[in-house]
Amino acid sequence: MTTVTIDNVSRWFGNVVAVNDVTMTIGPGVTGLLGPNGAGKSTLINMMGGFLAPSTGSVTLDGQTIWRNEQAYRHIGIVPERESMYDFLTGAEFVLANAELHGLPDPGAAARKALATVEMEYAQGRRIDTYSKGMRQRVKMASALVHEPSVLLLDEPFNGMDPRQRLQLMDLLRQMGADGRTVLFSSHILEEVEQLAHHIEVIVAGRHAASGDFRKIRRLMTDRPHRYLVRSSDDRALAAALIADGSTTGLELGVEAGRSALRIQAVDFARFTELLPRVAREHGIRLYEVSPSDESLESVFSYLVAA
Ligand SMILES: Nc1ncnc2c1ncn2[C@@H]1O[C@H](COP(=O)(O)OP(=O)(O)OP(=O)(O)O)[C@@H](O)[C@H]1O
Repeated sequence: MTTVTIDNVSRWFGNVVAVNDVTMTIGPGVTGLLGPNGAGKSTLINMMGGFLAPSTGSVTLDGQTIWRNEQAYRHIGIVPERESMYDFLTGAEFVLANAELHGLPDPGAAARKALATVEMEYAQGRRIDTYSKGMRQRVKMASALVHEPSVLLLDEPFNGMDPRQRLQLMDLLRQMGADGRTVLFSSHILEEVEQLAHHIEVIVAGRHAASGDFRKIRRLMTDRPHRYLVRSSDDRALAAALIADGSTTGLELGVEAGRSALRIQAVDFARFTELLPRVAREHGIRLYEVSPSDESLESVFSYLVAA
């Protein structure tokens, strides 16, 4: 069982709509769920993992409803974002407890295998409250893997990891994807998703914004209009020279923080970044400042939603 289908799903908490009419299908391989903080990623993952019921719509695994369906739970492993664990247990005890909860025939062997998979055997006898964040993450991962699920869901798994731990986890997830499992992880960092996911789903403000491979998503993000604030030795002359070129649409001369400035909207990002210094040079204009004025992640994502 490997395909999770989210069909017209919404989930609200009181009057907060966390997920708004989302439809997507997650199949074998590694998928990245990308979106800014508060976008609804955890809510979606929790619905896929059977922790939460959708308010409307359906979340299914190979056609079977996931919510309150033990049969489906046997095939799903979930690594939640939250940090609280049973800190008084050792890593080995924590993973074993989960193996027993699943009713596995040989919980001890399953726990040892899962701890070996995440390379935590060396610290399995220590209490969890002595672990670093990366070690806790790996023990959570072992506990999610103990019943060898075909679907693995991870909520912001790279948070707080050092670069080496990050690479290790990436290798492990890649391997699982290559073995034909369905691996879905959430992140708010495009580069992280790019390195790992063969497929990306973007969610913004509870809504499904885009879907595709990272080249497509990257292109959607860089092809949007970019806004810049420019200060130069002669803003008026610079504006006149730029108007002649089609890669800028909006040009506005004004005063910003008490000094004159030029606001520019560029439609062709690559062309504009090459054009601006060239035009300035050709007209003997000095550039004092070029700063993007809408580079926040939220604005990039909002653009995708509006597109
Ligand atoms: N149990 C809850 N009760 C009330 N509101 C909630 C609850 N869970 C989530 N929300 C709200 O739903 C929205 C989506 O939250 P969610 O945690 O799913 O987003 P996220 O993309 O995972 O963000 P983050 O990366 O910050 O965890 C937010 O506005 C959040 O405050």
